[in-house]
Amino acid sequence: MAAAGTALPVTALPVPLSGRFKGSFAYFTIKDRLPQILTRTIDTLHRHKNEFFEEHGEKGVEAEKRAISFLSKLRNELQTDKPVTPLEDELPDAMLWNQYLDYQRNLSNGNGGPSWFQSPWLYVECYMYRRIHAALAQNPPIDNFDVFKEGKAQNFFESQGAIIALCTYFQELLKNIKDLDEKQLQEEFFKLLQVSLWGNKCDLSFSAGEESSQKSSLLQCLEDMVPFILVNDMEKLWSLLQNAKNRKTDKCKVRVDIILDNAGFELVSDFVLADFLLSSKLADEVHFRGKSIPWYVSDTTKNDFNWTIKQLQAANHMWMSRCGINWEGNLKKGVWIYHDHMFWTLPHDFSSMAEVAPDLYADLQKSNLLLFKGDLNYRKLTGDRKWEHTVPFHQALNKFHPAPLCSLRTLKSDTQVGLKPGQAEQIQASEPEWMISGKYGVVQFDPAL
Ligand SMILES: O=P(O)(O)OC[C@@]1(O)O[C@H](CO)[C@@H](O)[C@@H]1O
Ligand SMILES: [Mn+2]
Repeated sequence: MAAAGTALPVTALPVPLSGRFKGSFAYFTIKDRLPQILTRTIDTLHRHKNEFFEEHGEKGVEAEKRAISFLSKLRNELQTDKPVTPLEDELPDAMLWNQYLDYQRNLSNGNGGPSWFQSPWLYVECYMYRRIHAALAQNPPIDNFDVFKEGKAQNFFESQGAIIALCTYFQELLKNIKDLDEKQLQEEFFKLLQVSLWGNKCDLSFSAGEESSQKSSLLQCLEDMVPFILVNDMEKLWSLLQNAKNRKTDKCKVRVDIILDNAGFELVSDFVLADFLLSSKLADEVHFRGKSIPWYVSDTTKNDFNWTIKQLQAANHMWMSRCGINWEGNLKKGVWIYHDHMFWTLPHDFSSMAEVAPDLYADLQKSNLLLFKGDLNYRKLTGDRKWEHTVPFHQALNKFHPAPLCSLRTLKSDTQVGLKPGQAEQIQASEPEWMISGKYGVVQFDPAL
């Protein structure tokens, strides 16, 4: 990995969202939601005290106390708008984080340096999750404990009904997928894309860790929800995949990458979409990109990825378990590949990927289509800035064009580009919360030309 991006054309870009804009969503997130998440994290550690003792004896309890005091200090720094401090751990990404802090310090040009409310929201929010990770990682023997694991598992179990409905629907579909004509295949593709899109409503950092599971089967409501898709490029995705299939030779495989977001129902909906791509022969390989450390409460790590497939396999429901068995098989056959990379949990937006993580950028360039799931990925795609809503998506990507890409995102933070003139104003008039309610979504494509 190379040094943090210092050569960004900052002047041409709108300002980043930030807690310094009082009353903005960023401001309320930093003021209310982030401290709540820290408090819940501390509670979780408290609740596991006995478990730490049983597993590791006194050493486990001492480590828990140290982690809690580190987190309490962090919460205090945040709530009193203290300057952001360099990381003091020796984890592999610490140097990049500290270089990024220097970069932010240079940008603030002596205006007091970056602090929690004065810096870009994206930066300080990512920084909080990195410090939560440090609180555990620096404190063996509890260094592998994922404080968010319980919440992710709970989301999965509470979404059981919706998961069963989706797995059942999908296994029925597989039975006669070979007999479907192109139009019918396209319809099914659109359905499963939409399930994966609306699956993104269920994230846990948005609800500050409170339950956010998928209670009902989404499949029945898809049609009613179409008007809430503000940018709908599903047809473009279909054309791209059709063209790739038609041009395919034996040597060149069609590859789709899914840059994952949340574990729980959303992850299952991504698996179903990925299975459909293979079963319909629209793609030959699916690469999944997860987080290498616990992130934004509900984001998928390698453990969550494997755990979910194991849970499905072991489920007491025929179609759920069939899905789990097939998906494990896909991993074994090497047609599904899981990757993580440190870049996904750095504070950088994606426009600096080519510079900061050239290996990852080069790998993504080999894909036919990149599907970016969720709100945080959208923020990182567009740099989390105060864009005019009519600015083209391509422009907001700010030269991040490794391959054709598409964002599947429900709106949970106040940035949105690529809308038609007047579209934002019209929704704003009746629904001032449209950008943060999770009620609206986009399937927004960029061909990467
Ligand atoms: O990426 P996701 O899971 O869709 O959403 C993450 C999220 O809940 O976290 C931030 C709020 O703290 C917002 O960017 C967004 O609403
Ligand atoms: Mn998430």
